[in-house]
Amino acid sequence: MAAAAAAAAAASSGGMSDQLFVSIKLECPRLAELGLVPHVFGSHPVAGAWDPSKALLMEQEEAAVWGLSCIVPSHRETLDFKFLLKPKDNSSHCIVEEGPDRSLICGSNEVEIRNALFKFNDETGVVECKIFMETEILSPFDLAASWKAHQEHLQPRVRGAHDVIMNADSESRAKNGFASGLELDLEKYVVPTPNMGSDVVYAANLTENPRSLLTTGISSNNDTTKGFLHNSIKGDASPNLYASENKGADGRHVPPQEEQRAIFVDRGVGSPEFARPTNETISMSNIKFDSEAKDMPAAEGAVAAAAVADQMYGPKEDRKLAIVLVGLPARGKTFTAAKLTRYLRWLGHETKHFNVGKYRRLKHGINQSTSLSASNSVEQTADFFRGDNKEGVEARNEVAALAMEDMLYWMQEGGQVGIFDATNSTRNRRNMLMKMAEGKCKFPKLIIVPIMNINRKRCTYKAYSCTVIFLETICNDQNVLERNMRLKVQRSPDYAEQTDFEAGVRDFKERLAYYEKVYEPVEEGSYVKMIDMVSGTGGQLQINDISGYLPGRIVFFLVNCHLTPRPILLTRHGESLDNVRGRIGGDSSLSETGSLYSRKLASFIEKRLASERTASIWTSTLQRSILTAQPIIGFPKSSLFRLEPVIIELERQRAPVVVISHQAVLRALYAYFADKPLEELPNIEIPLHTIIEIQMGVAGVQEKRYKLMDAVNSTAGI
Ligand SMILES: Nc1ncnc2c1ncn2[C@@H]1O[C@H](COP(=O)(O)OP(=O)(O)O)[C@@H](O)[C@H]1O
Ligand SMILES: O=P(O)(O)OC[C@H]1O[C@@](CO)(OP(=O)(O)O)[C@@H](O)[C@@H]1O
Repeated sequence: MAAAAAAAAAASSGGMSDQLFVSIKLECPRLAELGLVPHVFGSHPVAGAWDPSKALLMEQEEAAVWGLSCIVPSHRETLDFKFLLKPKDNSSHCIVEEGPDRSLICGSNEVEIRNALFKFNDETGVVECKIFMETEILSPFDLAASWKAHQEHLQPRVRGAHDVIMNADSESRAKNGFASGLELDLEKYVVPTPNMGSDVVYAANLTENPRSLLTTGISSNNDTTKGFLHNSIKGDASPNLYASENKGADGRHVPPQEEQRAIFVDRGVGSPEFARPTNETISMSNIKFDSEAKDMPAAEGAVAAAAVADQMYGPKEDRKLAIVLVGLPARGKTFTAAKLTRYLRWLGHETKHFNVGKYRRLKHGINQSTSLSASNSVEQTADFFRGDNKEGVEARNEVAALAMEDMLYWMQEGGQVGIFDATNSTRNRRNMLMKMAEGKCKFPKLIIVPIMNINRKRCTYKAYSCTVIFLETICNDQNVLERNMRLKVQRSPDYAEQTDFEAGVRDFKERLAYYEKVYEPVEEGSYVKMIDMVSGTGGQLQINDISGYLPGRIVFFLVNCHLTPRPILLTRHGESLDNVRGRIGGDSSLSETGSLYSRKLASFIEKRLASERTASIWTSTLQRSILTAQPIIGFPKSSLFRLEPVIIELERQRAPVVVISHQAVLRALYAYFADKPLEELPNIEIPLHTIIEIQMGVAGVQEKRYKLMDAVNSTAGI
């Protein structure tokens, strides 16, 4: 440990007695073949007091790597030790390494690192093992956190925490300030998040504002609904704010020139080869993403920058895509639609999410158990959704047609992918949508008369080709459904005024039962069925008549999505020597401040992920990221992926992931999670020495930030 960093660590512990954390790794591809397991034994009683039968077992971390970590108190002068090998099936026999004892001098991180040589008297000859050792002086605080994790998860051992404490008696623990009651206080590092909040927003609220209803002024007189919608317009990050749009001669919105063309960004992945399967069933287990692929180019920063530059190339194809969601309520349609929207936007495809519920709420008010006062509103208890409620069915078809009309018009203006989110649970409804998309639909009188203004009547649709794909979400898992229904009642504006939660749940269940009576699963056209994707049994994706580059990518994305909650931690590398010199790029190593950050990061990750069974650490191939990851122990590390597969892979992972990389790359990843438009990407600040925690789970995406160090320049370039 560099002197300044050691001093800083000592200062941070308030001068209390520090401990030496030692991590030992042994690498040898031959051991597994020979059926041998490495151990450590040494002078301290915990290490067997030179008794080979009491040697400490090293844990296998990878095929050819074994590890052991320990805490040595600073008052212990030296600790002598050696490696020995024992056959897997015969622990009484052992081969001790050649050469003198190894010494660990406490209070210093100077350790002799030489390869371990084991001599065999048979044809095996000499087996040589590489030894790696890392040491770190830990403050009592760090140790307390680690000890707590160790205590809570004693069997099995916590990965990332130390395996052995050389004098773990309660007296010395108390003396060093790590009583088991001490709380881990990561919260003290939390700083505000500039973009996403830590609360999840109900996904439907972030969908497109009902343009046709807002421009014609026809909506429910229900104040709550208006308030809700207008608030969401004000606070909506979406660029689709009609109030401030330019109007053409026909009164329609005239988009600025740039908006008229779809923006495509290819981040360097080739088009997946997608055959044209008919009624093909792909089970999740058959579709695999190769997480081991490591043949990625090194210039990941350039890839991210290129994502922005690519926008200048303009559209590569002019085919519009309408993704029409299908499914009973509470099947994750809005959730999936929002996620897909975010992904496609991130890829550079102009995408909008139209939620019919939002239209319905604006036109007819929110769900209430009492009659609404609005003249044109329909009471919306569960009864409103009955399949034989003619008035309800018409009202729902009407708002669905309006939303579809808005979506198609937006496509005509230049939009590329429209995601149409409603139950669309009957064939009749889907036929209506298909006809509209094909430009063949004669709008029912019902819609034209009260809604269309004079300008709209004059409007004609320009012909363009639009592919419709139905995306049906099916869920048969009663536990998942029960949770989903309760989430809906908690979050949906339909129940915002319902004070009795259980009454809300009953009403929603009744609504669902009405839908079930008339529900007709998709059997027509091009479709993707997501079946039980969140049930824990793996799920299935069924596809029919899907072809083309973008639909192929969508399928690939969907097959990798799941709802297992897990954090994704994004951080830049520690400050590099080039950062200090003000140089951008290069491959310099870390400054002293940067290596202090790397140790703090390791300690943070150890605490943050203490209860996780596993996690993975991803770094770039540049040494500043690899060095930043170096002090992190106990979790597998891998370097460099291309950016677009990283998103898919981040979605696919069920365990936590820590990404240590460069500003440009993190900007691009962060833009995905925060749903930031690509043009804002160069301005997203990813400060040094700060961890951005993205929490993925059943409710969506949340963000939390931790700043581990204060007194350093946090704006240095990549
Ligand atoms: N494929 C899926 N199957 C089942 N549940 C899902 C799926 N995807 C997401 N969910 C869960 O369903 C909850 C409710 O989803 P939501 O999108 O509001 O339902 P819907 O739009 O179908 O009424 C989400 O908060 C999420 O936790
Ligand atoms: O008209 P259909 O196709 O049923 O779909 C729209 C309806 O979907 C519903 C069904 O519950 O879901 P949501 O609001 O959750 O998006 C209603 O709000 C909305 O009116």
